[in-house]
Amino acid sequence: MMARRLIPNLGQWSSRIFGVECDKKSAVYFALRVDRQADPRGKELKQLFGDGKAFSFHIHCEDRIQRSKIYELLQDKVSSIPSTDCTIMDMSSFLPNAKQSASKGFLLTYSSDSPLTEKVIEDLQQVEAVSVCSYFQERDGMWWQKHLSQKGGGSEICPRYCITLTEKPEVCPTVLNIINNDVFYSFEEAYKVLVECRDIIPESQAVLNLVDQRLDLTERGKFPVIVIEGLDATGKTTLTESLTQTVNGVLLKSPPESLAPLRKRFDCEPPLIRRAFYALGNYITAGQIARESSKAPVIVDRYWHSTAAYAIATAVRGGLGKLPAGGSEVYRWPEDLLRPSLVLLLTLDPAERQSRLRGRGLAHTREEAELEANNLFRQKVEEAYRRIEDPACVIVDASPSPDKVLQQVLLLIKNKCHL
Ligand SMILES: Nc1ncnc2c1ncn2[C@@H]1O[C@H](COP(=O)(O)OP(=O)(O)O)[C@@H](O)[C@H]1O
Ligand SMILES: Nc1ccn([C@H]2C[C@H](O)[C@@H](COP(=O)(O)OP(=O)(O)O)O2)c(=O)n1
Repeated sequence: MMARRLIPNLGQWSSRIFGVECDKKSAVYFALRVDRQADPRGKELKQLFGDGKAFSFHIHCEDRIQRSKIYELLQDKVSSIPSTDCTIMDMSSFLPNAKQSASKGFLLTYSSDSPLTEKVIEDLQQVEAVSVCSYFQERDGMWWQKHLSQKGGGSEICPRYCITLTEKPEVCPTVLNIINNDVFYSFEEAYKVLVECRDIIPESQAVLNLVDQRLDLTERGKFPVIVIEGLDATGKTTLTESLTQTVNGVLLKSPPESLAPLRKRFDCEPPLIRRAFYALGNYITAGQIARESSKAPVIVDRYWHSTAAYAIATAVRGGLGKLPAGGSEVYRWPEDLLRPSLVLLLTLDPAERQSRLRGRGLAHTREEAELEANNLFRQKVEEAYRRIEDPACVIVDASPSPDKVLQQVLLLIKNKCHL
């Protein structure tokens, strides 16, 4: 069995790893973003763990549906502590280079007395599937980790382990976390998630029934298939409607109408379940695209680019720099999903988009509301859109008038699809 690692959410992979070999079967590792030769006794670990107390929490649970639910509980618990009382960082536990092994967690540090923080740490030690570890520095400068167990109600201290510098894994853990947790690269992987959560979410069966009836086609017909992507209020609805009329085409969207009544239900689930729902929506739409594109041009309002870009931007905390680098396997198109002829990304100046949002005055999804509050998130979604490959999207300036945008898009379609 390979070693289990616990590290902060890193994004682009340029860090050093510190770790502890607990025993032959398991180990916990930490990574730090440092440029020079790292010294386990040096400042780097001090930076990570701080001057006060440091604890990590991660989930050890085989069932990934349970794991995603427990992660939400863990997240709620740690975020209930005021930010003035402690510092919280993302950490992931994973088996080096093993794709399904990643599990998200947190590192919590605090220096002055905080009864609230201590209460949360104590409570989390009682949660069976949560592993709690604490970290401390000895007089010789070395850092140690100890596991706190829940046995007997109190905190029994397991043997302690020294933290040392270790090799970096081949695959960036953020990427490991995203694959098949946030973004699915085959029908089967997304389907399995909904099968696994039938017991806790009965509506999953309705989705599976609809998906079972889908047309399993990956080849498009002889007419072009144009996907229109972009953030909310960039003008997708306006453009897709006028474009469909102009080219005498068929308008489709993802998720398809058949999933609309179920969408709200899945929007409040953890990413694993929610993203699997949207992934399956793309496969239903793909069947419709295949059928319709044998008869007329097809215009699609959102498709796989949206599913992947929002999922990646949510999964990666922090700034743009934390996104997996361009060319990473997280941006690859699923082999078994019908490819469109052209994907156009409508882009808009943030101020203009705000003004269109206000003008429209419609309710937004939770995520769209987050986009308003979080400029960084908006940038990450757009950047993820731009990094998706094969097909990559063509950027369209959506700021001119609706008619000018339409003319610009018609020209692009004429050049790229010979329509
Ligand atoms: N090119 C444009 N110029 C100015 N306003 C636009 C343009 N395209 C759309 N709008 C307006 O912006 C708002 C959002 O457009 P909409 O097509 O609903 O975007 P989306 O489908 O991407 O959310 C609507 O009120 C729409 O009338
Ligand atoms: N094909 C799709 C379409 C939407 N999504 C997700 C991504 C975001 O969380 C929301 C955005 O959808 P929303 O309905 O707000 O977008 P529009 O109103 O169509 O602009 O849905 C997806 O994952 N895959």
